[in-house]
Amino acid sequence: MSRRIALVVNPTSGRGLGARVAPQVRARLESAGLTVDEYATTCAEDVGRIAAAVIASGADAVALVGGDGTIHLGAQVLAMSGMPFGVIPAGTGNDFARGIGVPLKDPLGAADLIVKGDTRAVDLAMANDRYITTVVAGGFDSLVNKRANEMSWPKGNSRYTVATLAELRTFNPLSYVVTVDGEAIETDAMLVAVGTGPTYGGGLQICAGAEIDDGLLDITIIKPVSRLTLLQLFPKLSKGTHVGHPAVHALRGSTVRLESAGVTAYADGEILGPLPVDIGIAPGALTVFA
Ligand SMILES: Nc1ncnc2c1ncn2[C@@H]1O[C@H](COP(=O)(O)OP(=O)(O)OP(=O)(O)O)[C@@H](O)[C@H]1O
Repeated sequence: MSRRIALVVNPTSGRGLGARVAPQVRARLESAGLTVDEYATTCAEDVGRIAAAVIASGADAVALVGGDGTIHLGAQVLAMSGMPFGVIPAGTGNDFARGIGVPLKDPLGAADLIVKGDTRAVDLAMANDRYITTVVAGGFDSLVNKRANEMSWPKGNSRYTVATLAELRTFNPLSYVVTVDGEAIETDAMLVAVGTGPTYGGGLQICAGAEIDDGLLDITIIKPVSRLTLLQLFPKLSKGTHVGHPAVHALRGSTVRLESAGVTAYADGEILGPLPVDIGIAPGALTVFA
């Protein structure tokens, strides 16, 4: 009997890329002998609603066509379900796909991973009763994220660069209490990021070296630096060469409490809520094709 897979498409992801790649992906899956039930989402709520219906339907697997926002919505329902989950990257950031090693600019290559059928279990962070698939941003990076989300131009990843430059003009370091596994660190910092995977913002390796299945959270604290130094650090984040910089402190743990007055945390590129936020880990919560 052929495998039955639900293809859940956010047609708006990547400014219409989701809608464009879906027919090719469907054709690829069908030509490999899979039976495909396709669903297009019409709003954010549809992603979870459809994923829940798919699980209840007894389908063999689900694939989401979309970006990190879509994956975040789907993960709320797919986590702990045991249902194998494929990602067809179609967003602007695609950091979850990057973290699990799915090809980013090759939707048919991503579909082939689903056809092949190899799965692995990956960790998710948890905060505010939500599963998080990439990184929690709390500081300068939250402001960049907010600004980038509000921008209509430029279209791709360079939005984050433009937003960074704009926020840098007025940003001052923040006072934090970061409590890792019960040990409180009081520090001033530009940002504190906590993730299961290594990247956010479309490939910035803010938690460089994070392993998606080690059962631990990776925490990065960027200590106060001049605006010029922060500007110089950002291109290094893309390459991961910031590791070892004296302003960059990396830790690992299972629980993290982030406190800083007046800061709103972002997770998977969406608003998580005002700090303080308690972050935990759900080891192996999501089964992915990779
Ligand atoms: N039809 C729709 N279905 C699902 N989500 C939608 C829809 N229309 C708008 N959205 C919004 O799109 C967001 C998800 O977009 P997604 O993250 O997949 O793409 P992106 O923003 O282009 O990429 P990235 O997050 O990787 O930068 C959701 O948070 C949701 O609010």
